[in-house]
Amino acid sequence: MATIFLAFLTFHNSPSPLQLPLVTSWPRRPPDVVIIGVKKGGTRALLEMLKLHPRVVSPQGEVHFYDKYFERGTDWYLSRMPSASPDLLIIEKTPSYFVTPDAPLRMIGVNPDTRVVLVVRDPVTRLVSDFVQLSKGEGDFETFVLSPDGEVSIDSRPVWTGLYASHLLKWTDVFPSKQMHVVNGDRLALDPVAEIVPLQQFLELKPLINEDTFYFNSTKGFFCWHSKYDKCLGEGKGRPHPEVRNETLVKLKEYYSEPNRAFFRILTSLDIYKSHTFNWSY
Ligand SMILES: Nc1ncnc2c1ncn2[C@@H]1O[C@H](COP(=O)(O)OS(=O)(=O)O)[C@@H](OP(=O)(O)O)[C@H]1O
Repeated sequence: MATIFLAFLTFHNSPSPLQLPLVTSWPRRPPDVVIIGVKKGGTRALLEMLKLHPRVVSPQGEVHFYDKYFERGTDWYLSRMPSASPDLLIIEKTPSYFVTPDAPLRMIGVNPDTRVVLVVRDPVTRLVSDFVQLSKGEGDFETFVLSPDGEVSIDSRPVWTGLYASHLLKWTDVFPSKQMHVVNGDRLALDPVAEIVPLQQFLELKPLINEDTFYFNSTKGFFCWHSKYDKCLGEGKGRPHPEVRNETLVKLKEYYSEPNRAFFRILTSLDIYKSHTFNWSY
């Protein structure tokens, strides 16, 4: 209580030159919003864009509490959070939460009011992006995604990460749909405002991030933004994708076609995706 009062004083009274500023901090709390994935969906871009809003703060890096470090306990998790006044939104992003079956129940147990944001991308493009990151320029895509008999390798984690419907069901079983929001990662890359405006609405943030925020950087090949300084994401984002053999693409599109339809049916039935349809071929 005393901490809250001190923090209140600090926040509302700007110190006169003769007063020493009160050095205090807000009690740590779990994030208000978690970007749960999907890996390579555009999670970093989404978080960095949201952080342009004056009401958004985030912890350093990816915290990995609900997948890797859950046994470290809630106090450890809270210690990773920034000290933030209650009017700020703390947003954490760890893309592997989406595919961690225990994550939804763990998360709702820590903060039942968590708002969950999922950014998805065409699963075939996502898979190529995952390959580019994991292979570090070595090996070929076909060996990465196909088994020796030439079929799509269902045991491969990067392949099953793209089975969005089965992962999403674990979340919709636990979280009320009014606490969930889905972002189209393909569109986020091409037209960030189209995705950020409805997201700000979902998060009850004033629409301060808008078309004036972004500019297209043709060297980077992506939208960047004006903040204190011009900002683009680093080298790790937007790496060139390799040419994929047409027959492999056909196999992958076929493989994902029914799971994609199932995913879209869930979104429609729960009304958690407000934008127009995904432009994935299925
Ligand atoms: N504005 C902007 N700048 C750079 N990159 C952008 C942007 N918007 C979306 N993207 C896409 O984000 C993809 C990486 O996704 P993630 O950040 O989720 O990757 S990770 O899971 O955290 O490794 C990354 O995938 P790759 O292009 O395959 O690298 C980008 O396509």
